[in-house]
Amino acid sequence: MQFEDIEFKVKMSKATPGNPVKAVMSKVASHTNTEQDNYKQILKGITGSIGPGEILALMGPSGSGKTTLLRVIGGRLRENVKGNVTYNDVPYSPALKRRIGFVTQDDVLYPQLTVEETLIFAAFLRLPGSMSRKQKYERVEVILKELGLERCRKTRVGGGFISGISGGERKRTSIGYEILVDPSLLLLDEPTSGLDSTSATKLIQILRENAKLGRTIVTTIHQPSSKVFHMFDKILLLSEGHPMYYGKARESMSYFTSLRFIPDIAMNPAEFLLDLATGQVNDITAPDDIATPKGTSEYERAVIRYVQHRYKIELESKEKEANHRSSGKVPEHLRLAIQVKKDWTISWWDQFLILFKRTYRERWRDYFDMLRIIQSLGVAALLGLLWWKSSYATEAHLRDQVGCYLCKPNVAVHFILCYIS
Ligand SMILES: Nc1ncnc2c1ncn2[C@@H]1O[C@H](COP(=O)(O)OP(=O)(O)OP(=O)(O)O)[C@@H](O)[C@H]1O
Repeated sequence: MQFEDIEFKVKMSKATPGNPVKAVMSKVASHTNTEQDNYKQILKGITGSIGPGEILALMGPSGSGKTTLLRVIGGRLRENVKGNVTYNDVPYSPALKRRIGFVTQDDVLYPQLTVEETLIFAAFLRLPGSMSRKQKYERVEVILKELGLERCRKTRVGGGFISGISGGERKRTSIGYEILVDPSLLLLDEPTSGLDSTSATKLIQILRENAKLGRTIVTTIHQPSSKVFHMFDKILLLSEGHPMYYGKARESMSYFTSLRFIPDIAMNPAEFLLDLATGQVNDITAPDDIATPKGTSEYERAVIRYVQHRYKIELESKEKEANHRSSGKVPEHLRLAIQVKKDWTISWWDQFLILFKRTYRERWRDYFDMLRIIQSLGVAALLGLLWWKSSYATEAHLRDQVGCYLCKPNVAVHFILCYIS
């Protein structure tokens, strides 16, 4: 997969956020007057490539454009995008959608289903109708084994107030959901966020094993440990939407050393790269040819501009050349294979039945959750006690009874709404 000169901008609304009248007026104005349009450039010319069996890590400080680039690469962001993204020399088309797996930062798993059920329902929904039931179950078994999820297969996913699997197992379940359909390209947004270093290392190790099967993997990552950093084949370092380094992970330190950025203390390479991407070089000896004097407020920006500039001179042209040399050399059968639309469809009725069964199982467990039952019984007992042995003797007592009849449906509706929400 290659991407060249990727640029992306978003239209910024001039309306006050939260004011719908102004928002509509601004929208109408922007349709009639293009000068009203105000764009924010998010990605500013990014080039790279990644082959089968390799893992590319997108690194950079928060807001540098990692997720945006990942979405562009995955074909999820196409409007206002400039540049080329090609997969086996073929541009994005809807036929490619099923060959690209995307694991988002916030997963969409059902808390009441077990890990195994989650994957089984996904297998029946997403694998081709031509596969037998037995083959689908076997595929789930392979995924459970591959991702080390066998131990927790019968545990509920959980979430919110429902206890469930650990953060690492949750991430692996989300990955399993995607790799079930065997995508050629797997994209992951912050798969290690919220994980301790051991779980993060285990997860990247699993991805490493997965890449060895011939899959191409691109992942965004914030601050990997030194061990994890060395598991990546390539690194793309971003800062404010500009590339600062692109190349082999193991060569990144020597590249910056050649620019005369030398760490003063022993540093994790990922930490070193992030310090450069933010211009914070307190523990780094920087080259003398940065004109701005050290210690001034402008120095950090000068360091960032310097590294971006050096990238343009030293790396960008080489990468573009390499891309041009390799383009057009993809064997014909691979180019054709990627354009064949996989026929995965199961009938509308089958989809309905699987979704119905999944929702039923999810809701059933939710309704009969012990906490909810205890809550309902508690409220019922409390209401019962309030009107316990109340008499009908006088008009005031009767009004009290009417209050009881009004209160009960209100509470019932409240609980029904709670359940539905
Ligand atoms: N639709 C949008 N409208 C306005 N700004 C946007 C939009 N999408 C992204 N941005 C901005 O683009 C920048 C890059 O966002 P992106 O989510 O790609 O960053 P990131 O590097 O993934 O950050 P993080 O590590 O915090 O997830 C941010 O400053 C973000 O606010």
